[in-house]
Amino acid sequence: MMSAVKKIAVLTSGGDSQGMNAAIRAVVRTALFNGLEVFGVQRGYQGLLNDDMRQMDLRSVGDIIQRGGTVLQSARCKEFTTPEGQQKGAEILRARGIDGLIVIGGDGSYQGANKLSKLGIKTMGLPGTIDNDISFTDYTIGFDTAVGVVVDAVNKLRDTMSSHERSSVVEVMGRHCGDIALFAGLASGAESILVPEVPFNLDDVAERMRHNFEAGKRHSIVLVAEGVGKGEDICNGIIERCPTVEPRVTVLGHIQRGGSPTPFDRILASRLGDFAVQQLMSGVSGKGCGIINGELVATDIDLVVNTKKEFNMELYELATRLSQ
Ligand SMILES: Nc1ncnc2c1ncn2[C@@H]1O[C@H](COP(=O)(O)OP(=O)(O)O)[C@@H](O)[C@H]1O
Ligand SMILES: O=P(O)(O)OC[C@H]1O[C@](O)(COP(=O)(O)O)[C@@H](O)[C@@H]1O
Ligand SMILES: [Mg+2]
Repeated sequence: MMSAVKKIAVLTSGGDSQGMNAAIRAVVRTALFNGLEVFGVQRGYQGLLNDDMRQMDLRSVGDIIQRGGTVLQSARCKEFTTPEGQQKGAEILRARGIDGLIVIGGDGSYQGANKLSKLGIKTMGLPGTIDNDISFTDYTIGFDTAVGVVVDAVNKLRDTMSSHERSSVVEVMGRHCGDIALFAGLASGAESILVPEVPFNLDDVAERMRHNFEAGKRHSIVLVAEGVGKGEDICNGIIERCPTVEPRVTVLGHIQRGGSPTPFDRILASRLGDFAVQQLMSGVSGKGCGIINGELVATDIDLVVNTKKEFNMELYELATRLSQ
């Protein structure tokens, strides 16, 4: 089969996520196996605007499937959010004869990919962010690993909180999306999960904690997605309402973005990276790639960036029921 693209490039952008390396590896190796030339752009859109890219070979992506971070580095680039910046990026790709670009990143990076696509660059998005905030995919690359980090931390907090009959307020990442808090909360048995998608009342949260201790629980865990505010403020609010539950706050921060990706993330990244290249080769572009019910899908990137990811209320209610 004739490929619709001959020379492609790949970049990682925005907050990094575990599994980006596995995705780069899959893109590079699938491209090479199919006789394409492939370039790695350093530092996301910033590197694109600096024309900072190198040709990749099979060994360029050796020994990285198990590593967190991204060998291509990542960046946030203000210039690229301007029409002039986007035009410049498209021209640099054209000048090099690159006829396809794969962007691995989150919702912001997808916005940039959409702009390039509208400028005529054959672009594909791969969902690489711990936030799980991209629509038309059940999971983003890195989310599973980040949830694992949070669950591991909550396990540890439980030990010490139980000994002292205290409660824990744990702030987790997720810019505007409560998925890390939701999934980690369900998996760790958190008593309250505070997310931007569901309104809550701090009086009820504090009352629930008080009741839990009265009912014989020895600890209480509140998971707070950063999108609802600072864990410290939530903790102070609980102390004002019910000091006897003795809350202590823990902010997990960038720990959540590090570490070796889980097998789930490595497999997801490998499948999606391969899929994106195959799609470009068969003439498809301007899509965001994802996985829905186990099936790989490519959805118009314009639709992806303009659709808010649906929050899973069923899981939220299940977590609430089971943690009583
Ligand atoms: N509306 C936009 N138009 C063009 N580029 C954008 C837009 N929003 C974000 N970007 C680019 O994508 C980069 C990464 O976005 P960001 O939101 O920080 O991370 P993520 O992609 O992980 O969500 C930004 O620094 C910027 O260069
Ligand atoms: O790396 P920074 O600049 O501290 O940003 C932190 C943000 O990055 C994330 O980890 C990923 O978000 P983005 O990919 O949208 O940048 C968020 O969960 C968090 O709010
Ligand atoms: Mg984002």
